[in-house]
Amino acid sequence: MRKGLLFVLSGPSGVGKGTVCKALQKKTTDLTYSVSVTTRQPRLGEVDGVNYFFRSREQFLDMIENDELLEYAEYVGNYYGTPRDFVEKTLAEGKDILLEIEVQGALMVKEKFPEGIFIFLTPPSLEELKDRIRGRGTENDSVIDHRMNVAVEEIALMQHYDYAVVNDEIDLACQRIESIIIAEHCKI
Ligand SMILES: Nc1nc2c(ncn2[C@@H]2O[C@H](COP(=O)(O)OP(=O)(O)O)[C@@H](O)[C@H]2O)c(=O)[nH]1
Ligand SMILES: Nc1ncnc2c1ncn2[C@@H]1O[C@H](COP(=O)(O)OP(=O)(O)O)[C@@H](O)[C@H]1O
Repeated sequence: MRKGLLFVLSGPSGVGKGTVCKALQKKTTDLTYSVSVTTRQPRLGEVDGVNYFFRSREQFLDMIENDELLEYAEYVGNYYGTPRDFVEKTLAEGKDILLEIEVQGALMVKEKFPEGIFIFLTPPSLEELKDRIRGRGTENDSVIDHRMNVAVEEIALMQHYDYAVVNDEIDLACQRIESIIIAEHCKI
């Protein structure tokens, strides 16, 4: 059986990765989403096992030690990582999987899965990005400033990706990603 395709979606905090993934999930049923492990606190409404697997730092370090993570990164004071087993099983079943992860982790995946398809979601502008993070109301000003500094560094690494998708409007961004998925399936 043909293996599934591995898609990696990255982009700065607040660009709309979560929003675009949710919209995409409603439209395409044949894409599986990886649920990451994190040491950050759950936000209001986030559910363990759905949005993330919320774990302690000790538990996370154990997972690294036991080689349970395909990749991981420390981002603004917390750890985030992708459970390896789920990704490998999904691909072996011939299903496509999408990882929504930050840039350091994405580059780690690229080393292990060079055949992966790497998509970078960009904001229309840095001002719009800051407005979106602020508008979401989930981070205080010092975290927002930290995330903006990280965003500038992340955008500089866009050259390592296969595709850049501007998230100006959610529907348009989704259409662009769907077109990439279709095109990748047509590759010889
Ligand atoms: N490397 C890596 N990054 C992740 C993973 N899961 C989430 N992230 C990224 O971690 C960053 C922070 O995520 P989060 O705290 O949920 O904030 P938000 O994405 O800005 O809403 C985002 O850039 C996510 O894409 C993962 O498993 N590995
Ligand atoms: N295309 C868009 N136009 C306007 N606002 C958007 C767009 N995409 C996302 N947003 C808003 O920006 C904020 C950050 O989006 P989110 O999906 O949480 O970003 P990320 O997961 O990349 O951190 C949310 O309030 C969301 O509603």
